[in-house]
Amino acid sequence: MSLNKPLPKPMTMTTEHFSEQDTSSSQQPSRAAENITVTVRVRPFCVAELRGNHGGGGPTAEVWAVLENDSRIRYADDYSMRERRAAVDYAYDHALTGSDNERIYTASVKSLVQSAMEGYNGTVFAYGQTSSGKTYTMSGTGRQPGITPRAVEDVFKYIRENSEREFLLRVSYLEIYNESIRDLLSPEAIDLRIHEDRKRGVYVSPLKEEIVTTPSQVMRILQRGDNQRHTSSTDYNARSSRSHSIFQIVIESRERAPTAPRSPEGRKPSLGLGFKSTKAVRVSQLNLIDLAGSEKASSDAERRKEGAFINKSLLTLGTVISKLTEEKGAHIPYRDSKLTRILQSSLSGNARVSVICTISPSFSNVEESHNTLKFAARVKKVVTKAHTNQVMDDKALLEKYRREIGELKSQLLLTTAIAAEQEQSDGVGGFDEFMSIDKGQHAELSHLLEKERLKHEEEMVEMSMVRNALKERIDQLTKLILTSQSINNTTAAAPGVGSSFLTSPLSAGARPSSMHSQSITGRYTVETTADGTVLEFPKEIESRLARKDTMVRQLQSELEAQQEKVSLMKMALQRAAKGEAVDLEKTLAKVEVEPPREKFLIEKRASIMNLNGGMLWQDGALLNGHSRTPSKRHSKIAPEGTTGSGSQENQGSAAGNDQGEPGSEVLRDDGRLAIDDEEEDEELLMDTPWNRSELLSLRQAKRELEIVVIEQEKKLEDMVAFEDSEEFQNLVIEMEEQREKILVMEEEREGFKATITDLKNMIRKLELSRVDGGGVGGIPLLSSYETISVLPSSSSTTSLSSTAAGPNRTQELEMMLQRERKLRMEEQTRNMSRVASLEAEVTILKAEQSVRDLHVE
Ligand SMILES: Nc1ncnc2c1ncn2[C@@H]1O[C@H](COP(=O)(O)OP(=O)(O)OP(=O)(O)O)[C@@H](O)[C@H]1O
Repeated sequence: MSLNKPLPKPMTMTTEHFSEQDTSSSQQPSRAAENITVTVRVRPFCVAELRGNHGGGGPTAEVWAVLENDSRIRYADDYSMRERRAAVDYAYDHALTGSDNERIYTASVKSLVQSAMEGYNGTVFAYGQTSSGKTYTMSGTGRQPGITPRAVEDVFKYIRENSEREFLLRVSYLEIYNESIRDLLSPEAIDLRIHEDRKRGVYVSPLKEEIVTTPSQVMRILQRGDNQRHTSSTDYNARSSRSHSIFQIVIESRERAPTAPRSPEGRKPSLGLGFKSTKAVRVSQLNLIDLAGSEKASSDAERRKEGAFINKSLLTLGTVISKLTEEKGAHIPYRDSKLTRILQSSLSGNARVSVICTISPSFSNVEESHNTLKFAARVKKVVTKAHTNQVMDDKALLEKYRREIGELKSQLLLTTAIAAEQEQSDGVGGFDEFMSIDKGQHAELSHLLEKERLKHEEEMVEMSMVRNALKERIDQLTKLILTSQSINNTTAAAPGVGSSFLTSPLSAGARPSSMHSQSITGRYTVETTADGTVLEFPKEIESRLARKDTMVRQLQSELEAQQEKVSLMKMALQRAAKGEAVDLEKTLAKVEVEPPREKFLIEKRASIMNLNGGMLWQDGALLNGHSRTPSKRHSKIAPEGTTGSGSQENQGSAAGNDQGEPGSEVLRDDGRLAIDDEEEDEELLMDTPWNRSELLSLRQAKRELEIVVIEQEKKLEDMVAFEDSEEFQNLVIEMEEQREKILVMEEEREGFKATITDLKNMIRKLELSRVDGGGVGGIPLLSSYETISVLPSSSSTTSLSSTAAGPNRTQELEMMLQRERKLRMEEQTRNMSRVASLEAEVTILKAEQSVRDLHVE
C-alpha cells in the first residue's frame, strides 16, 4: 500500500475563529432598523409577601395595574389614590403577569431565536430588582421551563425543519462576579479578559466552547454551568444570583451541498482534493443573559460587597442605555463595567435585542419597580439594525469540518481501491505452474506462498485499521454537523430527547437514553485563546485510544515473533528431513539462550507503530512507514531452498558474520547456522530468543490489560451514584470481559509454550533417531540429549527410532509441518479476531468516557 497523503490529523488542532467583523466576511442583508423589544413582567406575590405586612391596603393590595392587551402598565387606581401618587403609565411591547413562561417566550423571544438561526445576532436579557423573577423567567422550573431551554428547543426545531441547510452549534457560559469574568464550563479559568480587535470585535478569552448536537446535551451543559454559578441566600431571595451570567450559542450554517468527493469512473480519487465551497457560512450569536438583581443594602458584609458591584454595573448599563438614546455621537462608557463592555456589540447595533424587565408586585418594592419601569422605557428607545454575517473561507468551523470530511473521504476511497487491487492481484494465476513443478520446488514455493500470505494478511489488517480510523473520524465530524435528517434520526432513536425535554425537570438526574451517541460527539470542546485561535479538545479519549493502539501493536509483535519462531523451527526440521546437516542444538540454543536484540525489536515495533497507530495521530507517519516497509520486506524474502542448499554465496556471506552481527541465519552444509548480510530484516528475527520475548510480550500485554482493569475498577468506585444505570452495568461487563481476556491470553501463552516444547521434543527425537541409525548426517551424539527419554512427548517415538527412517521420517515431518501450519493459521485467525475485539473495546471505552463526562457534569 502506498499513499502519499497524510492521514487524519491529530484530534487536537488549531483553527481560526470566526470573527464578527472579520474582513473575510461579507455583510449580507440587514433587517430594518428596529427598537429593542421590551417586555415587563410582574410576578405573582410570593409566600413571604402574602404573609408579611407590606404597607397600606393589606399585603396583597395591588400596586400595579397591568393591561396585557394594551401592553401597558400603570399604578393601580386604589394605590394611586390612597398613596396620593401622580399617575404613571408606561407602554411597552408586552406587559405580562403570571407564571406562564411559554407566553412570555412566544411574545418576546421566539422570533429573535428564529432570526438568530437565520444569521442575525440576538441578545436577550432579564433585568430587574433582586427577587423580581429574572432567573425564573430565563431558566424557569421543571414545570415551567424558561426562555433559555425554550430557545434551545427552538434552535434544534429550526434545524429539524430546515432541510436545505446544515448547522454547527457551539455554546459557552460565563459569569461576571464582582467585576471578574469566570468560565462556568471551565471553573478553574477565572478572571478572563475582554479583548477587542478590528477583526473580531469584543470577545472574552480564553473561553471554553463546547460543540453541541442535541437539546439535552445543551441542557446538561447549562446545568453544569449553573452549578458553578455564584448564588447565595440573601435578605430578599433564598437563592439569589450574585453574578451576571451570559450563555452564548454560536450558530454556523450553510446551504447544504453534495459533500462526497466525485471521482471519474474507474479512477482513483486524487488526494488533497479541495472542497472549497462556494456557499458562504452564516455565523450568528444568541446571547441569553440573566443579570444579577439590583438591591438595597444587605445585612451581610459579603452580600453588601457583591451588591455594590452588582449595583455599579447595572448603573453603568443604565447610563450606557441613556447615552445611546439621548446623545447622538456622545461617548458611550461601555468600558466602565465588564457587563456593558461585553454587551457592547449587541447594544451598539448589530443584534436584535429583547429585554425582559421583571418587577415585584409588592408595595414594599414599589420604588425599585418604578426604577425598573423607567429603565425599560429608556431601553425601548434604543435602535438596532442587525445584519447577517457571512464567512466565505474556512474560518467557520463548519467549513473547516466539511473540508476535512471531504479529504478524509478521498483518502478512504483511495485505501479501499488499493485494498481491492491487492485482493485481485492476490488471486491471480499461479495454480497451474504450482502443480507442474517438482517436489523440492513445491515445498519451496509453499513456504514462499505461506510467507506471502502472512505478509498479505498483515497488510490487510493494517489497511483495515487505516480505513476504520478514517471512517471513525468522518463519522465523528459528520455527527457534529447538524441537519434536519440527523436531528430527526436522533429524536427517533431517542424518544424523550429533543422535542419533549421541556416537559421533564431540568435536573442533572434527567438523563436521556441517547446519552451514548450524544456523548461521543459531546466530547468535543473548543476554546478561544487570547489571539482568537479556536482550539479543539478531544479530551482524555485520545490517550485511551493510544493505549489501545499500543496493545494492538504489542499483540502484532507477539504474533510476528511466534511466526518467525515457528519458521525457524520448521526450516531446521525441513533441512533435517532432507538429510542435510543441521546443528539442532545450536538452533535451540539460539532460540532459548541468546539475549534479545533490543534494538532490533524496538525498530520492529516502531515500524509497526508507524504502520498502525502512527497514522492516527502523526501526519505522514503511517503512510511513509507503510509504503516503505512492506515492499522492503517483500524484496528481502529468500526462497527457503536457496538459503539452505549450501551455495557458495551463502557460505561466503556466512564467513563475514562470524561475530554474530545482525543478519539472517542460514543453514550451511556443515550444519551450522550462518549469517547472511543480505538478508537483513526478514531473517534477523531468527536470531531472537523467542521464548523470552514471547513471555515478555505476553506479560507486558497482560500488564496493560491489568492496568485497564484497575482503572475501570477505580472508575466504578467513582460511579456509585450510577449503580443502577445501564452505563454502570456496561462497565461491569466490560471489566469482566477484560478479566476474561487476561485468562484467554494466559491460556494462549500456555498453548505457545506447549507447542514449543513439542517442537523441541521432535527435534530431539529426530536427533536421537539419527544417532540410533548410525549418525545419519554426521550429527554427533550430544550428552544433553540422553535425558530425552524422560521428556513428555505427544508424538510417536517408533517412527523416529528406526534406521530405516528415510521415507517414514519425511512423512512424519510432513505431517508435523502440516499440523504446525494449521496451528499457525488458527493462531493467526485468533490474533486477527483479537485485534477486532480490541477495536470494539475502544468503542466501548469511548462510551464509558462519555458516561464519565456526564458524571462530572
Ligand atoms: N412569574 C413567576 N411566577 C411564579 N414564581 C415566580 C415568578 N417569578 C419569580 N418567582 C419566584 O420568586 C422567587 C424569586 O425569583 P428569582 O430567583 O427568579 O428572582 P431573581 O430576580 O432572579 O432574583 P436575584 O436577582 O436575587 O437572583 C423564586 O422563588 C421564583 O420561583
